[in-house]
Amino acid sequence: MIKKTAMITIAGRPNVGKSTLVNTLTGEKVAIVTNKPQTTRNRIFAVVNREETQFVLLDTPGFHKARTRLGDYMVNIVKESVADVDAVALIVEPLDSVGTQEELLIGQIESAGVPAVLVINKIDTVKKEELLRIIARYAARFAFSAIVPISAKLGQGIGELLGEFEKFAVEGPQLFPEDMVTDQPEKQIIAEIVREKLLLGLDREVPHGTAVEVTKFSERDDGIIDLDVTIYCEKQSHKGMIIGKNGEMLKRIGQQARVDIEKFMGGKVFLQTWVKVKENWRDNQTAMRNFGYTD
Ligand SMILES: Nc1nc2c(ncn2[C@@H]2O[C@H](COP(=O)(O)OP(=O)(O)OP(=O)(O)O)[C@@H](O)[C@H]2O)c(=O)[nH]1
Repeated sequence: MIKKTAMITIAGRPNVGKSTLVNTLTGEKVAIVTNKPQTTRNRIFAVVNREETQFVLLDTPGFHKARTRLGDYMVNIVKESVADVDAVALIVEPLDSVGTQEELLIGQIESAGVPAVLVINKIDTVKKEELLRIIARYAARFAFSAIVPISAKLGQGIGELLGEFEKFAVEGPQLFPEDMVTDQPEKQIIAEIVREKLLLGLDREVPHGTAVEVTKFSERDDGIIDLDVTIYCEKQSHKGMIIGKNGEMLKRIGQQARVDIEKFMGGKVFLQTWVKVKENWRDNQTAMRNFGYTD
């Protein structure tokens, strides 16, 4: 029986492994993971139930300087997410100095007055002595409630981390049903899976200007799900790259996405993909609203 809840914001600069951590914690693919920064655009609630506690995790977009309207939107979400939670988990890389973006996030944590746990990720890449130096460096900068070294990828330190989160749990009713791992609508997750495959398959310049919309979602009597997915890009030349020679790139992206979508939906999926050019959509508020990036 769930008796307590803990709302935790997962913050950190792009690429530190926030999405990997959320996925490791939930054991499900709710947040997308790639090796490229600024993958996560929307806040994703992930829900982890352990014994009597329900952990609700907010996965924020990577913190960075806003350059486009979409960038502004992402930075605002980070600011909001830090203010109204039981605690913040600041995820950092095992580097020997506190970076500018970490300084900014610590500043926001200080002004919001929320407790924070420092999570040093990717400890599989450093030696113990280095780790001790990094811990000392951060401990001198801010009074973190705890400092937990982990490897999100290898699943190390995860139990200890949940143990620390547990300390912020407050008595209260369960916020989400126990079988629910995310509050994101299915369509959104499907679109994010397709975007993940674009990011993995293409040079970084192209996918960062793409948006994905599920334009058809219907279920046949025999349970097969029909999906039409439209990929929007900013330039005609990008459209060519996404489609690829003889349509091979698009075919590969579609195949890889279908495998993950079938896993997520738990059934057979028939996926059709389309590519359209929509110039400068990232600076166009109407287009952004259509893609689900709303305040
Ligand atoms: N060696 C190592 N690599 C990791 C670990 N955790 C994550 N990574 C890698 O770091 C890269 C970034 O991971 P993500 O989870 O996408 O990072 P993120 O912070 O969510 O990135 P944004 O969504 O851009 O903010 C990926 O290539 C991961 O495989 C870890 O514990 N060890």
